[in-house]
Amino acid sequence: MSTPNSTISTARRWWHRGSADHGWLKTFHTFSFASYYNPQWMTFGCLRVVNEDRVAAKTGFPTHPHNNAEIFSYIINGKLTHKDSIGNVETLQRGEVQFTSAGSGIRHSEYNDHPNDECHFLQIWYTPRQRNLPPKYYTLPQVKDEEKTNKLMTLIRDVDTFTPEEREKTGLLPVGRAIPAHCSLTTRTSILTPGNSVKHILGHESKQSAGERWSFIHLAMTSGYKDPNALKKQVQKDIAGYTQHKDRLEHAARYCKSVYGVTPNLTGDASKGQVNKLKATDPEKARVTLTYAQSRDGKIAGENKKMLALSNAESMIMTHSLRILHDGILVGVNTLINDNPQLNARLLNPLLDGKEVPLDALPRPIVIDSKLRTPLDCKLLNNARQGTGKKPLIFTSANGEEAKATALREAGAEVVKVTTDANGHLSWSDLLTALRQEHQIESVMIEGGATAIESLLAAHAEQTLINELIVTVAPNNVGEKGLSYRAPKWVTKQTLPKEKNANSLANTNSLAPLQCDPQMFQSDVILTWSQGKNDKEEAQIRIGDQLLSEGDGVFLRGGQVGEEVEITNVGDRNAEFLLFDIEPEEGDDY
Ligand SMILES: NC(=O)C1=CN([C@@H]2O[C@H](COP(=O)(O)OP(=O)(O)OC[C@H]3O[C@@H](n4cnc5c(N)ncnc54)[C@H](O)[C@@H]3O)[C@@H](O)[C@H]2O)C=CC1
Ligand SMILES: Nc1nc(O)c(N)c(N[C@@H]2O[C@H](COP(=O)(O)O)[C@@H](O)[C@H]2O)n1
Repeated sequence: MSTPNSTISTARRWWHRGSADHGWLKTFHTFSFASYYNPQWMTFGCLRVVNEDRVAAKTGFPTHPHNNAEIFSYIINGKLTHKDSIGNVETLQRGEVQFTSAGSGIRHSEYNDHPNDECHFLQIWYTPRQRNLPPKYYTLPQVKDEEKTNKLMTLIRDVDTFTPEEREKTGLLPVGRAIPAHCSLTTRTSILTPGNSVKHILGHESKQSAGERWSFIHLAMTSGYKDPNALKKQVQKDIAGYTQHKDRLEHAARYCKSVYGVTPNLTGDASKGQVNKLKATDPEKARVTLTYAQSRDGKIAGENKKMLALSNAESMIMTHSLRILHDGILVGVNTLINDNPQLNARLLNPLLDGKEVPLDALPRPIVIDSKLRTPLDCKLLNNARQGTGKKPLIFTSANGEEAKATALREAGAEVVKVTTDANGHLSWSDLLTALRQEHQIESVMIEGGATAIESLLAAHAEQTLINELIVTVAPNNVGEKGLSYRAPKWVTKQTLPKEKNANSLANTNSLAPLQCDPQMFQSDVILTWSQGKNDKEEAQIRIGDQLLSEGDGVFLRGGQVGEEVEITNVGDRNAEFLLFDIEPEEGDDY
């Protein structure tokens, strides 16, 4: 369990925060600050400011006043010189924390004296419960990365949890001593290495013994500055759409990279073995992307299962790009009979070098066909015979259908018998194992139809089988007669209008929404969920069902003192974060 059951989590995405680039200062604001004002984001309990700043060399914040705020700087990189009106002058570096309780009033400056390097730091403000306290200044001795690696280190806690002698000590604190703050808030930090987790107990080192406790976790942007304006421009272009085929290919490739960390081959010269394919993440089973297109009202086909062109031209190119990343592509036999699909990547042609997608890059078609109803003249078999598609693999439970199996084999298919349960359902787990172990399929893209989607999502509730779920949501409604599918709540709450959410499968085993960057393909929205273990160029952590990328934060409410919050590094890079554990105050409403 990574967050308490009662937890309500709200992500604060990096691109959605207030931000400014003043040249000398690049800054992000979690809450309203300076010229960024959004009444939705004002405070979280006594947490008032969470800014992530990069100050250029030889610049800084000139002397300015503060009062009735507790302010601290957590240095990530570079150096920052602090000077104040109570006589403190100090240059801070990575691993150091400086805390000012401004009380009745101080003036200070923060300056980056370095000739070349920028200073990257987090600046946090709390609102103290008492006003006009005497101003105080504290510094933590430098903490080496190792001391907070894969464990939580408390930096700051409520002054009421300190002894009277400890409260008197200001300036440089003894090693291991946290800083006292005049609010019921504990601040902790950690650097998580890939694959590792830490658990925080709500109310840790606080005076609060029972009741609700909030927390906010912010993942620092340690892999470099992410430019929100560049992203905004990109999203505007993505929404406007691309007219050139080359631009559409590149957009699709960017999307694939953002999901898998792998770019599909967009030239035709990659020979066998050089084609970029997704590797299995489990030694036993094929890796799975479940993907389909639906209307806004949750339909994947029209009346009488009529195939509909739901995706627009650009998201279709994205779908074909996904196809060439996978070794196999699977559909249920009704889809085959109904749509007579080719399941190839023809929409990518011509590729960037003018060539066509080579046969080696195409996924192998896989059909689940319990009663061997695959038509002998379907396009999949025709393509295989003509050498423009790979040999289809048909999984069946049909008994006594030897003549049909032989005919299909003669028509160019490989027919494999599998066992099914009393309802005629095959085991997805066994199928994925067979694909990996017996057919060298490391990755499979499952497109539908409704029966296949529903049964796979239901099986995933019991055992993690799906690595990525990618749903293209078209902006139109199909109406009640269209073909729908049932899905668990973690899917329907994002794919269906609110009033239709009720019709969802129970599901305990979810994937995390991968919504770190908005993905628009003109008028289509692409929703992506992932196990999150992808080769990303930045750190990623998972907290409950939230996946955070660098610069993102998550607000958690509804947990109780003593309950556990687990933070897991699901990426390939070290993840450095701050955690704020807060007592909600009377009347706090968020
Ligand atoms: N919008 C989209 O992205 C897509 C839409 N579709 C639509 O879906 C419709 C077809 O959907 P359905 O009728 O639900 O059929 P389906 O395509 O899921 O095929 C059902 C058949 O596949 C086999 N099958 C599927 N799951 C099985 C399981 N777990 N165990 C054993 N056998 C299994 C059985 O033979 C079953 O009769 C078509 O209208 C098609 O256009 C299909 C794929 C994608
Ligand atoms: N991504 C997507 N968007 C739509 O609007 C669709 N109708 C589908 N359908 C799937 O694609 C198959 C057709 O494939 P080919 O074009 O013949 O290669 C169809 O059978 C569905 O699986 N997908």
